[in-house]
Amino acid sequence: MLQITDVSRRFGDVPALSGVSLEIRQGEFFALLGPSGCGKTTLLRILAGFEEPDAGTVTLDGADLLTQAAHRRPVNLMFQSYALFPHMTVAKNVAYGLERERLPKAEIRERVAEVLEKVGLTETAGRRPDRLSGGQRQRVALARAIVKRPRLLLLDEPLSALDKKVRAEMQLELKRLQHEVGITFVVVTHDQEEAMSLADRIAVLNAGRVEQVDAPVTLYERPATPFVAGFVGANNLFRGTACTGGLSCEGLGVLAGPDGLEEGASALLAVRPERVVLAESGAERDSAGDDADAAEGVEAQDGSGDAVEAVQDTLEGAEVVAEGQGTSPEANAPDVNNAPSGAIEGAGALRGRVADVSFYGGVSHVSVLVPGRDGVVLVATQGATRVQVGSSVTLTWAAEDGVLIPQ
Ligand SMILES: Nc1ncnc2c1ncn2[C@@H]1O[C@H](COP(=O)(O)OP(=O)(O)OP(=O)(O)O)[C@@H](O)[C@H]1O
Repeated sequence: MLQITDVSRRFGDVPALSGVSLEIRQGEFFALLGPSGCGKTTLLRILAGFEEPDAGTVTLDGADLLTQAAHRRPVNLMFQSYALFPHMTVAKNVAYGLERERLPKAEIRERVAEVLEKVGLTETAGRRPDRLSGGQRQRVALARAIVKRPRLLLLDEPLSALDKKVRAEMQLELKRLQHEVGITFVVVTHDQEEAMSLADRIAVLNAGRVEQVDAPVTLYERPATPFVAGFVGANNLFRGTACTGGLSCEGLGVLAGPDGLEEGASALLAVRPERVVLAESGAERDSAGDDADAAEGVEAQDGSGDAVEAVQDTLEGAEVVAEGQGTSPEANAPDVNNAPSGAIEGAGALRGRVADVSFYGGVSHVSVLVPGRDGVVLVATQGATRVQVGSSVTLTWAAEDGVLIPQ
């Protein structure tokens, strides 16, 4: 196990790392995720032995790592640039580290052949790096890093040099390989998708501090801090104070969220775009009057009960956009810009007007302008949506789909 305890490092006035503590398990695929400048690389360099912390300890399986010279550590670092020797063949590049250790030639040959097979490069053993694709070069760098059988492999933005398709392939490859060789991998990345898809657990770093350490799904669904909620995935974030039923938000009323925080506590409500249910008010209007009636209907029905259900009942006949029922929005849309607020009183729901619709293959993103809120509310629906820009819509979500984060 890799144990990092209270590690700090300053560069002049800049605290690159402030009291970082992490426990990384043997054989784990661990990601350090954070924006540029948050200290990821500094931590990686400390683990590799290229940098010394001002304070703190690092042990690997109980042994102090910091007192060992870089080249003596059972740790290998795979550089972002791969740093391959251009004049050497693939096999020579991979053998280099073992030759420096003066291992017997036969053993070197055997280990190089074994690792080249693992990364699928047996056929290209005799080629120089400039005759390889980006993905193949990455495999050589990986082969070179694992051939020395380190206990810990550090990877600095390992896939950033690859194009999207190759990157997806290499993600799978990296996971397979890590599983096969059983080495602990610590990957540094600013790309949350990469961290999510690769890692067993992720530490989110912000300004030299660890904000949260969790499995990808937990991190995504239950962000523990405002920073994580904003950084991981596209969350809809609402600021306000905790109250019964969720969050009391100025200009928007009470928004559905879980209980749990002290009443009146300053909080952030995070709602994932795919959790927001979007219904076209226009369709509802066709069957039950205009948009204002819809809001009033909700109030009349249920001012205090299950708000989401109330709105959904009221909107019976309206279609959830994911199911693809279009209407003629322009004709029916109320003038949202002139409405005092996008809140539907007592319903925990919002109404607004569609500002943008983008289709991304498997999902559509609908941006909704809600009066009383700065910026849009983002809604993600499966497949293509038929809702149109300008449509008047109602947005709801279940209380348990919101995450209330103290501020
Ligand atoms: N050798 C150095 N001298 C001075 N400041 C440094 C040095 N190395 C890092 N820093 C500063 O420390 C902070 C953390 O840097 P670090 O490279 O660890 O961040 P990072 O999260 O890896 O960023 P990036 O993703 O851009 O590489 C930054 O503000 C950086 O400017």
